[in-house]
Amino acid sequence: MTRKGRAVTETLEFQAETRQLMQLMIHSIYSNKDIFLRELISNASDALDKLRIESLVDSDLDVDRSDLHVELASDRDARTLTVRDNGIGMTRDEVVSLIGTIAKSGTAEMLRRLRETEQSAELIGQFGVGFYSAFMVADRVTLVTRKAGEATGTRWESTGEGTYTIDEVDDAGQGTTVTLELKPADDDDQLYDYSDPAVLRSIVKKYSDFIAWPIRLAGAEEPVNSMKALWARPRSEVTDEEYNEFYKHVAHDWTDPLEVVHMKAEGSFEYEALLFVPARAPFDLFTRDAPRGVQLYVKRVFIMADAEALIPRYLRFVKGVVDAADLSLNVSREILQQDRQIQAVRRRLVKKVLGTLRELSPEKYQTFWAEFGRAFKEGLIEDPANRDAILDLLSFSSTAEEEKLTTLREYADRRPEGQTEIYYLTGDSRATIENSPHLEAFRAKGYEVLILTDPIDEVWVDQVTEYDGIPLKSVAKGAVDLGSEPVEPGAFGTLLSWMTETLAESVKEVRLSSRLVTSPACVVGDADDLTPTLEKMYRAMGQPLPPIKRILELNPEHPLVVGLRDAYGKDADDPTLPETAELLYGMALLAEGGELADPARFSRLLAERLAKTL
Ligand SMILES: Nc1ncnc2c1ncn2[C@@H]1O[C@H](COP(=O)(O)OP(=O)(O)OP(=O)(O)O)[C@@H](O)[C@H]1O
Repeated sequence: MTRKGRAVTETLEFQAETRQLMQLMIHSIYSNKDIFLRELISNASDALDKLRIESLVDSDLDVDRSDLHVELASDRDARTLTVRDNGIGMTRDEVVSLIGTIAKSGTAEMLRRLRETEQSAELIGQFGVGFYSAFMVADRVTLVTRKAGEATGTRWESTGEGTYTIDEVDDAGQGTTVTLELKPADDDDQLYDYSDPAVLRSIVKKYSDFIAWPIRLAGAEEPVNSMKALWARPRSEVTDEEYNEFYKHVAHDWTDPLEVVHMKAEGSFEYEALLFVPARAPFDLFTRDAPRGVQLYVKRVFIMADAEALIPRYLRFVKGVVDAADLSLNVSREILQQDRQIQAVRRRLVKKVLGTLRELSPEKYQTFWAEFGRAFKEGLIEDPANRDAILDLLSFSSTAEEEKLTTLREYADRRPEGQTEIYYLTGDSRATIENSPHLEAFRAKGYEVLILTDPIDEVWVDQVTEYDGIPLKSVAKGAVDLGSEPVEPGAFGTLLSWMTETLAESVKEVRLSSRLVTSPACVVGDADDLTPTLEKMYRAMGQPLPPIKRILELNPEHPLVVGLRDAYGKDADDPTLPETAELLYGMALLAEGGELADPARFSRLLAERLAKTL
């Protein structure tokens, strides 16, 4: 802030979450401190990319593009290290919002989980604390920056303990300079001497070799990094370690990827792609604005991050780079979305990723499924063209074995003779589903039922009707045909029509069931009815829906049902009978984990009945 030409230093407080994250950093949950340099260089490289793009878009922007680079300067006596770039820089407000706070959604949730678990290092890795990692090796960090096109710069300084200061600087150069006052080296603590050029050189080689901008040690002409685009090199010449480091750079992740997809397409539209399946889901995988897409390059030049046109939403966890030979450097997101060639690239990439997932070792597949399965299932709705391939990659809990998941193929192959359908039941939890009366006859027959508990399951089962020619069928919907004699109303006819009338406000029909063995009743839907969970979801989203009535099915073998029939036959006007019908319906709802419309009334009726038995 400047008043009458004099710069005033402002002291500001870190946001509470930022403070907590920084404390975690400083008290070093990472054993490997070297990576602070990778983070600072990564930021510098991003800033150079941004400057290049900005100056393409705005040709009047007053910047020097002649020698874009990153410089590392150290002073062994003063024990300082400076990381400088002549990139895009930041305005004062950006410094405050980008460096002083962590604006990412989900921060609070993330910190809660950090506090609750032992694996803070791994969790914090998902979050990426980039710039703050400087405090692992420095007692004080000073950042001087000037936004491209602006005259004055900003100085930010902090010891990482609660507050930072902000100043105005008149003579700031182009870009950003980060100066670290280094902590004393302590080899035992993997805190090396980062003022030693040899140490810096080896860290750059190890973690940042592929960075596309020259990284130079002060005073030297030659860049330390080779600047070779990793994706342009043949697969056989790239080491796993190089892939891993590159992945961490593009994905802002701290863990090694699960799998690498490296491909080159020749022909009318040439491109190279280097994609990664991460080993861990980011904490914001399911937030609405979760970043999605891969980086787009054109002939080795970075064009944009998160090019969503290249990867469908259900594969949003895939990270990496696509480098296309024949696109304009000015290509926009809108143009990409409509470009037929880009659509063809996307189809190819999807096929390649699905193929890679299919080839994963069982251990890796398990990791993939545990981390990304829920997001991946969205593909059943989003990408009907690849539905079969997606179905083949799904895993399900089932009634067959508690611990083990099953694929549809395995399920289909295990089916006993006579079972012509694949059965499933959706619900909130394994426990409610397992105890649901709908399963009884399937159990008795030895038929396995898939247990679907993710909200997305409710949605896709509506659209996917078969797997490999075998119909998929909900055990809670429609009529079931388990090969037994069809149930005829027979002696129950009058009871059923009376109950249908009595419960007309709640159900559309009362009929006999062929799926019950031990329970007296259950509630089922018609084949094309919404399930109660889906109905609740739609209503929560504000969708107007007419009331949805389901069907009450009675077990003609159950003493309660038989007793009710006989009582009705004896005295159809008995005033307690409608209440019995209501109780029966309530019990059926409770048994499937459903909600009663009027729980207080239900429990009063039940209490009255119980009192009579004492
Ligand atoms: N050298 C720099 N030049 C310009 N802007 C920078 C620079 N360093 C950091 N920033 C800005 O500050 C933001 C926060 O940086 P930080 O390293 O904390 O996180 P990040 O790079 O966004 O992501 P991650 O935490 O995953 O590394 C960056 O996104 C960028 O906008």
